[in-house]
Amino acid sequence: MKSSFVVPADLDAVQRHPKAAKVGERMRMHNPLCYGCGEESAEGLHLQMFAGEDFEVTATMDVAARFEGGPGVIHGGVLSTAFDDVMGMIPLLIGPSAVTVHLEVDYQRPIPIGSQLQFTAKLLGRQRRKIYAEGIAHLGDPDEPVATGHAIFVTIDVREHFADHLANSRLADEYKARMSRP
Ligand SMILES: CCCCCCCCCC(=O)SCCNC(=O)CCNC(=O)[C@H](O)C(C)(C)COP(=O)(O)OP(=O)(O)OC[C@H]1O[C@@H](n2cnc3c(N)ncnc32)[C@H](O)[C@@H]1OP(=O)(O)O
Repeated sequence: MKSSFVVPADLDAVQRHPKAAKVGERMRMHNPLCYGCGEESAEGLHLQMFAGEDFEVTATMDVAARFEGGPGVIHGGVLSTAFDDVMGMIPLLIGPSAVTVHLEVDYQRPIPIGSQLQFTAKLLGRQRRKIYAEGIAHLGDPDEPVATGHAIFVTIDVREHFADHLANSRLADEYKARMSRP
């Protein structure tokens, strides 16, 4: 499906999941091998995510030398990966697992290698399985964003969605065992 980012007017009511991370708590990794937030992803972004008030997530990321695109600045694709993962934490505050179906990034300022990027993402609304999110990235002053992201996530049945792909994971055995538990 090809789509553009438009938040519908007729949104569903949402509640924070009672087991969601508390305000200020580090959000647990959904997969230690995740290229965005996984601690076991050697080349990954190593994003650190924290639950905020209501349906907000904050995150930090050190802009390492391996993320260079143009000379001395971050690669645009790396930044879009970061937005995908940071905004992808929003559904976990509501409850269901969800995957990205649409992602947009507006690049507003160059982001230097060696800087620390900070992200703030928030829920814009939910309609049935679709969860709409917005995020900004900044270098210390949230009123001076260096980039803005928008994304749509669609809720999934995790076991069904990943069933045919578990064997590709370096943690295949662990995931197969986990997914086969009732
Ligand atoms: C698991 C925990 C993850 C934690 C965070 C991770 C952060 C990183 C997230 C990622 O990077 S995920 C990796 C990239 N994404 C994918 O691989 C997803 C690939 N897409 C799919 O597998 C299917 O499109 C999907 C299972 C998500 C949906 O297919 P379905 O057949 O189940 O649903 P359907 O196509 O009927 O769409 C459900 C709703 O979403 C809407 N939709 C689907 N694609 C859309 C799109 N591109 N734009 C807007 N809306 C879209 C669709 O119109 C419909 O809306 P309604 O409820 O109003 O009818």
